[in-house]
Amino acid sequence: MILERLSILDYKNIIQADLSFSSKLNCFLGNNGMGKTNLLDAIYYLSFCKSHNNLIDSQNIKHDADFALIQGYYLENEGKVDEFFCSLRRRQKKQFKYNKKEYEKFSDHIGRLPLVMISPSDSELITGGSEERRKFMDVVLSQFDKEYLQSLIRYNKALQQRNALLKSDIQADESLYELWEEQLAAEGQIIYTRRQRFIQEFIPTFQYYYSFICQSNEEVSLAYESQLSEGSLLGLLKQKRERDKILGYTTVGVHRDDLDMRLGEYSIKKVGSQGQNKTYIVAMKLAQFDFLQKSQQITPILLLDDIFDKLDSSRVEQIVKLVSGENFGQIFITDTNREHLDEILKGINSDHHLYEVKGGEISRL
Ligand SMILES: Nc1ncnc2c1ncn2[C@@H]1O[C@H](COP(=O)(O)OP(=O)(O)OP(=O)(O)O)[C@@H](O)[C@H]1O
Repeated sequence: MILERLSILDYKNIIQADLSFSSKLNCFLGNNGMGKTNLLDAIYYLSFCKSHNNLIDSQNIKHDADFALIQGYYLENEGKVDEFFCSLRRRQKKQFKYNKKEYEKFSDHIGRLPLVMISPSDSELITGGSEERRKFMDVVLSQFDKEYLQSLIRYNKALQQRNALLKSDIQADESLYELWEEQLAAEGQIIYTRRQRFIQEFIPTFQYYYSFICQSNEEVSLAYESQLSEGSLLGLLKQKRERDKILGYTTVGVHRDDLDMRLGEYSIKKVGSQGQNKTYIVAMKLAQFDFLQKSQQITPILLLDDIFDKLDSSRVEQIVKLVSGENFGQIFITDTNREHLDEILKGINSDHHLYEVKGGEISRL
């Protein structure tokens, strides 16, 4: 998957940009707050129909503008170029088009333009609550598994309905609980099985990348934790129903799943240094890349937003070695430091473009 051309109008601080990209490496250089992340975010938007930091859409439109446009031309397999177009308007539903035809549901688009982004906010995977780690699994799985995405949507709807009953002042009929619990159990089982299978396949690749980057004998592990491993969700929901009524929310289900992330035998959240945490995240994201590529037979686009901060030069060198290899396709990198980028470019023989980002304007160097 190659993004050949990108046009942006009034997306965050980018007033206007018309860019043609290298099919391998595109570097964006600029000081803090200049718009480098915003540019990557526009590319992210075309893959996920939403911003990476999940802002509400009106916040993605330039402050004094009425609408924002993002348009991308992608070279898919067999030399076919497809156009993807997105327009955001204040107080209106956004439009998303594929070759000029509007999507009925945004979920139909997810997975068409596979992409992995590594950004500073990923540190939340370690430091944040369990919802961050579930989101990680959901983003990976939903990109290639439509059934998973549909199950997740139905599960969340059923969960909302059960929670509404639990919170209601009027005592609901028990048969209504049964209805939503059966749906939660059916969809929850699908989600549980696929998350479990995914993590099992994911672990060896993740560990391989971690060791490759750190070049020492630091050991890392990752384990999927779910209440469903204790028994059927239907049984658990019934068992906890009275307690849930007191609390006013559903205390069992795949919406409570987590990942146990370890460095040696300890939780990485407690013992990891900044560089070790970063290495852990980068290894997870590269394994995500690998997994997507194998499942879809398409090489995803890779966005690296300021990822070299906090890493020692040997780890940076190893990451550059990895991503410049043949397994990886088109890459977009941002950095504040020209020397840093020059160092990266030195290790790369293939075609590359270097851009400067200044006050939301992007120019080729
Ligand atoms: N809707 C918007 N309208 C106008 N400007 C915006 C909007 N949203 C964000 N910005 C501006 O975009 C700038 C941030 O840009 P961005 O995050 O892309 O910076 P960056 O170049 O990646 O910086 P850093 O190196 O610090 O990560 C901020 O100055 C912010 O005020």
